[in-house]
Amino acid sequence: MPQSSTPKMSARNVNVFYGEKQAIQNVSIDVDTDNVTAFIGPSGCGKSTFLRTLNRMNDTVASARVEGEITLDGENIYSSGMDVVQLRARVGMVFQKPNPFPKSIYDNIAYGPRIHGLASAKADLDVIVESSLRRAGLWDEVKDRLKDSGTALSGGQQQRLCIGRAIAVEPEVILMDEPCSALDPIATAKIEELIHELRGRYAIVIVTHNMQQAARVSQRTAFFHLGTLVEYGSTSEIFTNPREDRTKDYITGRYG
Ligand SMILES: Nc1ncnc2c1ncn2[C@@H]1O[C@H](COP(=O)(O)OP(=O)(O)OP(=O)(O)O)[C@@H](O)[C@H]1O
Repeated sequence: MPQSSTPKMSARNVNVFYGEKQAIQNVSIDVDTDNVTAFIGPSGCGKSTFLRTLNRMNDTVASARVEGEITLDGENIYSSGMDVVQLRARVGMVFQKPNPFPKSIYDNIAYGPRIHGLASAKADLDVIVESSLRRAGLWDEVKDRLKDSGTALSGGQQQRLCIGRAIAVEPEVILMDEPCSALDPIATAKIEELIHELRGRYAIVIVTHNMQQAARVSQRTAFFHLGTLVEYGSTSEIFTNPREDRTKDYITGRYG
């Protein structure tokens, strides 16, 4: 496993069950802010399940049970004292299908900062809305139509709005679950460019089915197979010189 001096999040011996069925087996991994981490692997191998353990999204699935330890800055996120609403602001998530709120572009961004008490005065909110939309690479396209509905934007713009919405509550980690799978190649390229720009400020973890995308956007790649983490290393090594035969077979298209 690549060493990082300051892992933002660490998972140790994580198992996830849906009822009796085990979906993740004994996964340990560190992610940090300097590197984008890609999760790859065949359908059903547990990438999304594991991603969702990192901000306790699995809590919303009644049958799901998580064992092991996951820390954020050394603090166990599954401890009883953890405020899950706060955790999900610190570890934001962007989903496969863009899911803006049926509200204005402005309110999509302002909603989180309002409920988290990050701004009370309108002028402060305006600053957060502009800076979040700028960081999400959307400001120039929407600055004259902030009152329009977020759902009226194109798919790619909606996804950048969702990234801006995550950014607005000052996250430390952004989890992306196949964020480009519903987008055309141009919108995809914009999101990939954005990921490059956000690297270093946030720890970013992206699940992708697209190996070219993993190679383009990430510096670390984790290959999952049948619920296990087979190999985790620098993206260039995983794609050019994988240690495990299962990784080699997957990246050369032999299965998956
Ligand atoms: N809510 C759930 N209830 C029961 N089983 C589930 C649930 N969600 C996922 N699973 C099962 O857990 C396993 C891992 O699924 P998961 O969606 O994490 O895989 P994935 O690698 O992200 O797949 P894909 O690439 O197809 O999205 C699969 O066998 C799946 O059927």
